[in-house]
Amino acid sequence: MAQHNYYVENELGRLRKLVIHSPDGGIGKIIPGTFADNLYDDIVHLNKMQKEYNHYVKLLLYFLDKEKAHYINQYQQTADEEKKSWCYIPGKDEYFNSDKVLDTQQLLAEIIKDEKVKLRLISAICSYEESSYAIQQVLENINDAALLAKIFITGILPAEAMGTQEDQYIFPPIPNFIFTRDIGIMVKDHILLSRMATVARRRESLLTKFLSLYYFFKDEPQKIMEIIEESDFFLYEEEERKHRIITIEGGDVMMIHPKHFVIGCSIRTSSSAVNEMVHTLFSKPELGIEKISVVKIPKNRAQMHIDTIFTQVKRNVWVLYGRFSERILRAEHISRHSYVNKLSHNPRQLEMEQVEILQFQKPTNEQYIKTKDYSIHKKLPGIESLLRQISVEDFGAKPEDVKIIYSGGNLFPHDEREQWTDSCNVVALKEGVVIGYDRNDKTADAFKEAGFNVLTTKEAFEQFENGVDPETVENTLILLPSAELSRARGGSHCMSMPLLRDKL
Ligand SMILES: NC(=[NH2+])NCCC[C@H](N)C(=O)O
Repeated sequence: MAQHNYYVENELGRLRKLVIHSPDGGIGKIIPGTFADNLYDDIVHLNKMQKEYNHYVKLLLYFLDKEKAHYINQYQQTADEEKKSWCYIPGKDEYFNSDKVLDTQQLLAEIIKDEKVKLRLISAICSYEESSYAIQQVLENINDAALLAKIFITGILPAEAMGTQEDQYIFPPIPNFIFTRDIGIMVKDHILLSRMATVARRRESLLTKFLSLYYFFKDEPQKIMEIIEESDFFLYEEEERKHRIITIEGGDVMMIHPKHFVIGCSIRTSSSAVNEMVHTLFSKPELGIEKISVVKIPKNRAQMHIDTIFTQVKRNVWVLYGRFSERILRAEHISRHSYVNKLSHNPRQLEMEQVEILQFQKPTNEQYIKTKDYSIHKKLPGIESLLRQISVEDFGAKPEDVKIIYSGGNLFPHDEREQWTDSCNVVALKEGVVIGYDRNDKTADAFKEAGFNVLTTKEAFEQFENGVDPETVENTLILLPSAELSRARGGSHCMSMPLLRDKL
């Protein structure tokens, strides 16, 4: 069988290729008055954030492209102090430039070397951002692809490159582009494009569409799946449109098992979108998806996608935010909040009631021809039941071996505090080796209790530099420095869009 360039059918197989995006200058332009518009909750120190992110990049390189990690080490030994970080900056000659760890900025620069694509992308962005014709012309006259790619992302015409007195701001920043998980989802050898819920992220969707069309799937555009509203959508009244709108963000979509797909219905991924995804995925027999679980969560900022509530660590191990779990219903847990829980308006209880899990089984052809719908479904009692079912039924684990590690050890208030800083949002480099944030102490303790080693990136790098082969690392949580990174409200799962993973 031909080797796939891009293929993902689980969340755990050895990670071989992914898309990332290093924090860019746009993040440094957010002011408190625009927090809500930009989906940020704080002012982030950009320089420190980039340093933290570089740990992430280097760790990825050790696992995916070791030679490039060695290149970084060598480069930094000889580089002048102010140039030390240049090997991490896309567009610089010193950039590590890997074909396994791919930055969106580097890929954009690649596709716009084709003049036709460049002009198309400029006019698409300029019309979306309602720029003047003059700005469009300025962009058309820029021949440095790396510079232009950077401008598309940051929205800044840099003074030194443009020969002007000051930087000129031409588009708003897209400071959430570092969360590449959300921009699109590999479904085996297809890609499902996101349709971002908020204005702050729509340019990301546009850029991703171009990357899919002109880079990843330029020879097989039929593998790009796009789900949009019905053609008469705009004829409906506003209220009605709210029900029919299609929004999809990758943090809500998990290709968990070759036959089983999990979709979150959240503040970002609309119920119409979920509905359409179920139809689209079941109607493509080549995808081989037989079961789709829909996890409906409350529409909260704190848990904007399902991957802020749970992610998979091993076939039989998960990390989960306990407040949305079935356990919260257990008497001993509730007794901790005995006073408030007796009140019917207790917000925790309300939230719990909003968690709903429906599971759809692909109907046989005859069933479908008869009913034309996928309503043959069952309801699961809660998230733990779903995770256990996946471990046992899909992956063949023994029920007694399934382990759920809880955010903050499931102890209030650590559970909530650490969920906010993405304790449940880990990405697997391979089965059992996941990346977390160093500030989530109690969650790290819970991993230890579950039998995992816990290492900081610094410790991991020391080991790798002393000859330990990353290939031999097993059952380990590797912690990134995260004081600034976590303020953007996404963890390593959000910061990765896997393109190629091994089958399990
Ligand atoms: N997959 C995720 N959980 N992504 C997190 C995205 C965080 C980002 N600030 C936003 O609100 O959009």
